[in-house]
Amino acid sequence: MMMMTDARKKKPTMPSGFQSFSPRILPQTKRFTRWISPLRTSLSNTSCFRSVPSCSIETNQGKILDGKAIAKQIRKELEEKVNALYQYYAMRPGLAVVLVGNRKDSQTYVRNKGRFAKEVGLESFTHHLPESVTETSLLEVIDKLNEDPRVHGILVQLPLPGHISTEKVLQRIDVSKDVDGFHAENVGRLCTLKREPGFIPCTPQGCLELLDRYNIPIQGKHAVVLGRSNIVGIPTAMLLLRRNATVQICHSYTENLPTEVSKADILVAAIGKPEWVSGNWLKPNSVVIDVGINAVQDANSSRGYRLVGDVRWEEAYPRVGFITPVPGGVGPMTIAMLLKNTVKAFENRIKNN
Ligand SMILES: Nc1nc(=O)c2c([nH]1)NC[C@@H]1CN(c3ccc(C(=O)N[C@@H](CCC(=O)O)C(=O)O)cc3)C=[N+]21
Repeated sequence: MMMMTDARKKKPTMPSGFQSFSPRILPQTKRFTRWISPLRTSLSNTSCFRSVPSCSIETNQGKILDGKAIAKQIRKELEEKVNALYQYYAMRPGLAVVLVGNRKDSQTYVRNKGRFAKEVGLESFTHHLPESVTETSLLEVIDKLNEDPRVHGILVQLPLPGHISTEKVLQRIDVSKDVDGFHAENVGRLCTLKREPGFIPCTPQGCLELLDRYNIPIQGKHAVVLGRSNIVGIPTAMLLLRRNATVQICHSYTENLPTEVSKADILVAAIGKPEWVSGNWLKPNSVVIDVGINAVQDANSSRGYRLVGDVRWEEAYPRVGFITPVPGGVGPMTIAMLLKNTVKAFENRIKNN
């Protein structure tokens, strides 16, 4: 609340769009003091995390890293920023999402992205192309979006159908609109230390943001990343490395996986295999970020399936210091970071004009 009052006071002289958003250290509130104690207890025995993780917004208590609640908070912060930018520039950041084909999961994600974009006051443009679209036509759509001044961020939903070169498509997106951070220039920036990163991929950025919002220390910790995808594993490892963690990437050829996992103070599971990681592999009191969002059949669910992570929740929860749930963990953070990147793209455009 204090932060909000401050921001309002400064508004007449400078739109809050120019101030860095994302206050890391939030003012103490009554709510904060009321429930910090369980966190303090849960981590005081944690040898590898000496400083006390905390978070001052209303989140699930205990050991859960509540991505859903943090993402909501971030959207609120973005909404305030977008409103301030609109007051000043009479323009809104625009996000274009390109969807090819009819994959059910992709359609759901794209719908959510559009819904949340509108919620924070962004312009949202969705281009739904048939599965049979040619690579040339898709590239033409991207060229148009690259030139469209209302569009500040472009996301091409992956995976693309097999007849289209993902690489060609991603490289065609204007680097300044590449809010997914998949263009080679943005990848190169992220992977070169001491170079300012451009756009950081949304899921990895969401994982780090979650750790930061709970004040979980990263420097010097042993971080194990399970999975080496270009979208999650590699960029997450790079982000952790940039924050001075000791980083280890494990993959399908890794020998003695349980032993490797047991070294992790911070484990990021991004292998996309339902409930692959057993609880007894985990270092006691470690922090687990479960990126997996796997649909498994469930006759008791109205959808016919339920979502599970890469980690066996029931076994892991009693053992860990902190863990992200699935759903409600990394997923909502991914979308929040997409919105954040789009606002950043808009601000960059303004600065460079
Ligand atoms: N160019 C591109 N960029 C992406 O960022 C991208 C992509 N392609 N292709 C697919 C993956 C997947 N992804 C998700 C985002 C949010 C949730 C999410 O919010 N999940 C909810 C549950 C949603 C539900 O109930 O179905 C949750 O975890 O709580 C999930 C998955 C982004 N992806």
